[in-house]
Amino acid sequence: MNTKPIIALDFPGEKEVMGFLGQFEEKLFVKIGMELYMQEGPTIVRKVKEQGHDIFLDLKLHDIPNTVKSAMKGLAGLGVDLVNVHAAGGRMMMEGALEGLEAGTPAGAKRAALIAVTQLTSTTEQRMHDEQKVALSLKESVLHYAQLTKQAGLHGVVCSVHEAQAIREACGDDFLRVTPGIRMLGGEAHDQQRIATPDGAKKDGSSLIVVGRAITGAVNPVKAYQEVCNLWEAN
Ligand SMILES: O=c1ccn([C@@H]2O[C@H](COP(=O)(O)O)[C@@H](O)[C@H]2O)c(=O)[nH]1
Repeated sequence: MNTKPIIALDFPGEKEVMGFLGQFEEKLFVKIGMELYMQEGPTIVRKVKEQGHDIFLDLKLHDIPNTVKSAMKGLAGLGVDLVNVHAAGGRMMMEGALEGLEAGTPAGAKRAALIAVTQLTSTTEQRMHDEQKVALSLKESVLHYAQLTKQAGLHGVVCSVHEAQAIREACGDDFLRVTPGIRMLGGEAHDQQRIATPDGAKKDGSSLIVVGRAITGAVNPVKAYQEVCNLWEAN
């Protein structure tokens, strides 16, 4: 898998996305999430793919197993590289997602890697206790979801950098640890709670980093991306 930093294309529509991508000369690894997909649908995925960029389709599916299986079967035809579900949907749901992905991938095409979200990087241990009524520590909860995800046969998880090393030790190096919540040193955290720098992420066991506002909100996004790459690749 491409290990370039994944840029979160959290934009309201195609015009903004194409304006952003047009500033770059190289092929990127980008993330299309809910904000963009809800506006532009599969068309934007195909258009970004046509430009030669790798794509993480971050729709975080979470529903009954049959619904997720059918939805994933439809998404499989888009030719993306990475897709996801919520681990909280359970083992049967994740197995259904994998079956749907396998069934929907056209013959001869490469199947996307499937990962599951553990605890969102905007969550704190206190909020998890108060709002989800989970009695475990946050790290234990993330590890539990990672192990459940592995048992379901998926390829890895979305977690924060803070849990990446423990997941690597428990689930193996091949099991992907995809980590959002990446900020440059001293950068604004916004709504993120479990954050780390790109070099910290590499040192602490991330397989892939997801970076949104630190790049998309920069005065010079190409320069900001290069700085993220330099830190990520330095270690
Ligand atoms: O736990 C999660 C899962 C997904 N995300 C997504 O990653 C990006 C992060 O954007 P920033 O601007 O760098 O904060 C965003 O698209 C989220 O939907 C996450 O942050 N945490």
